[in-house]
Amino acid sequence: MAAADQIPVTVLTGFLGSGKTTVLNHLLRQKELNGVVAIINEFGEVALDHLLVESSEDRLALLDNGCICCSVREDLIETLADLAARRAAGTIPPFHRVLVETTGLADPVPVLHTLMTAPDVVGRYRIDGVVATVDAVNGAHTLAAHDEAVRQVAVADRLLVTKIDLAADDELSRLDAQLAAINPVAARHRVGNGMVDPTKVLDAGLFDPSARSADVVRWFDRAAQAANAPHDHAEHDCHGEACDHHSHHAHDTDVSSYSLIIDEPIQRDAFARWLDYVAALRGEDLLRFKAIVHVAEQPDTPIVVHGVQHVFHPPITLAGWPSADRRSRLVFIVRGIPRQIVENTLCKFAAVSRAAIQRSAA
Ligand SMILES: Nc1nc2c(ncn2[C@@H]2O[C@H](COP(=O)(O)OP(=O)(O)OP(=O)(O)O)[C@@H](O)[C@H]2O)c(=O)[nH]1
Repeated sequence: MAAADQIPVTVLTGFLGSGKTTVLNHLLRQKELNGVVAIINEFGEVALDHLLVESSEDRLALLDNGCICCSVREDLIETLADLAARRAAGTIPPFHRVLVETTGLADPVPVLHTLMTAPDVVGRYRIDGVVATVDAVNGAHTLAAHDEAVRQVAVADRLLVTKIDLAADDELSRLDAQLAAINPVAARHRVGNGMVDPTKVLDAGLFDPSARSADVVRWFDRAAQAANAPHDHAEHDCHGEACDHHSHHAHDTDVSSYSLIIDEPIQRDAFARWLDYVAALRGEDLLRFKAIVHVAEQPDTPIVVHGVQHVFHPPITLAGWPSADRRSRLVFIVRGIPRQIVENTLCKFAAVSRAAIQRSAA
């Protein structure tokens, strides 16, 4: 099959909370993105992002079984194969591009390797390009602390420096230099609130790892070796709790993810007090926090709260509940913060009763 007949796949990557979903939301509203299907991979037991992406359901597919670079690779292959089959059979509206949003902790190399080699994918799809978001506020620190973030930047064709409204000019210049040192070939764009021109991120050309730095070529070689090695389930068990690999693409071993569901309304001020406490005490280790909250004072209009390390973004009030489930759902990706501490502090500062906290996803 000629490249022109293959469906382009754009991979949207970027560290936890760096603005991927915000960019995706903006892109899906642009006319250039009509006829695009988005595949969203979420890390954690309770998926929230797909509730917050404003798009019709037939344009979204969710991979919520773990992290895309590990256990969900098979899911990605199956989803892509299934989409292609349904497209050919005419059972879904025709689509001309797929956008894959990875988790913030994903190593993009095994994902790209899969897209380039999986028999059910090759021939039907081609990688068009890799877009990586980098948070202007947390980016420098994140790159210094997390190998995954460096890999995301290194393989990108386009780098989107996000949250430029929150960063000073000299901070942006320093980050630019840091990004150029890791990946001198990727075009860099500064983006506020996800508002990127689609032409800047789509049709980046065929992805070619050999055109990248020696590091990138080496990572791909390792991904190929790992893919050919006998499958070891123990090394690919990435289901929300500690994603603890000993393989070529080890995540931080002390990073874990958990979710709490709270089945009673929460007072707005008490919740804000709890957020302040957690951010002040453990902001550094709170890699990502997302929540949809049933606020006692406004039961019909939930708030959505995002935290990324020390930075808590202003809560967003939704016009209504995105589904029939009106319980608060809190998702944490943390380094070494036990769930028990979170529960205790919620009871103490946010006045949540212990009986209302449910530990596992419903
Ligand atoms: N001020 C400001 N906030 C932004 C901008 N872009 C994103 N945000 C906020 O940053 C937070 C995280 O953004 P997301 O788009 O959810 O980030 P993400 O990379 O999808 O997060 P994960 O999927 O959890 O890794 C949200 O509160 C966004 O509203 C921006 O340009 N400016």
